Amino acid sequence: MANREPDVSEWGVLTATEGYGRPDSQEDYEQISYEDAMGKTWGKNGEKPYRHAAHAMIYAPDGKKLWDMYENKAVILMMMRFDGYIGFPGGIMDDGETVEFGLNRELEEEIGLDPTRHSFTKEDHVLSYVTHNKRLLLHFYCKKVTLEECLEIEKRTIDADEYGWEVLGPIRVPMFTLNDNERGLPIFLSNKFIGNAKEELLYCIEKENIMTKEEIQVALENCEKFKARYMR
Ligand SMILES: O=c1[nH]cnc2c1ncn2[C@H]1C[C@H](O)[C@@H](COP(=O)(O)OP(=O)(O)O)O1
Repeated sequence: MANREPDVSEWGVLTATEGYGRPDSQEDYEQISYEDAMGKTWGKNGEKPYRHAAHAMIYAPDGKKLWDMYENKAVILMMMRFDGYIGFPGGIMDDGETVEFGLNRELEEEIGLDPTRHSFTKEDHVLSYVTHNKRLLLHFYCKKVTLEECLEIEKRTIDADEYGWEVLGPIRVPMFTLNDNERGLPIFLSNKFIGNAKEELLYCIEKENIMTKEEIQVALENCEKFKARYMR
């Protein structure tokens, strides 16, 4: 039987939000300042208002050598989402919440982050985007923690409320590349990422001096070569 588009009434509790997770393209995302995102009402009177969503990258410098050969530059935490995409923890703000309050709430629900120990503030803000197609304002945050803290945060994920539900598991980004130039980070980058999560990841890898712009470019080129050969 051919796939058919479900009627809006068939989405149940997802009716209001499922459209945000539909496939899109990078052209849909316009980078804007935090002040622009927060400082005005987006959307015209009478139209569905723009919603704010925030996601966060937690990482620690690593340096561990795999098989005594490949240095893992950092432990970077991402997650497998319920929809099959890879993304960062976070979510849509509830009405009346500030973005940072909502982000901390989402992180507690999704990965069990203890807000008394690791709370995100405006100081951790990195990027904001608007996507007019989805009427979403997206905010991205990044926090560096110690390796010990990072491993503890990762372990807590499986006790979080959303584990096994919206979050199907924590994922570490392989921050090394094997001698074939494709296994490791390049193949990881060929996965499907939600929204602009891949661009956010690469932006922070460079900004936090985990890899240089040139090293990231090489990984992306090797990813494209891999996709051209094996993914049709
Ligand atoms: O990691 C991300 N980076 C950028 N945009 C993202 C990321 N994860 C999700 N999104 C976009 C696309 C989503 O549909 C919306 C809402 O986020 P989501 O985490 O799915 O929201 P809820 O947990 O359902 O509140 O943001």
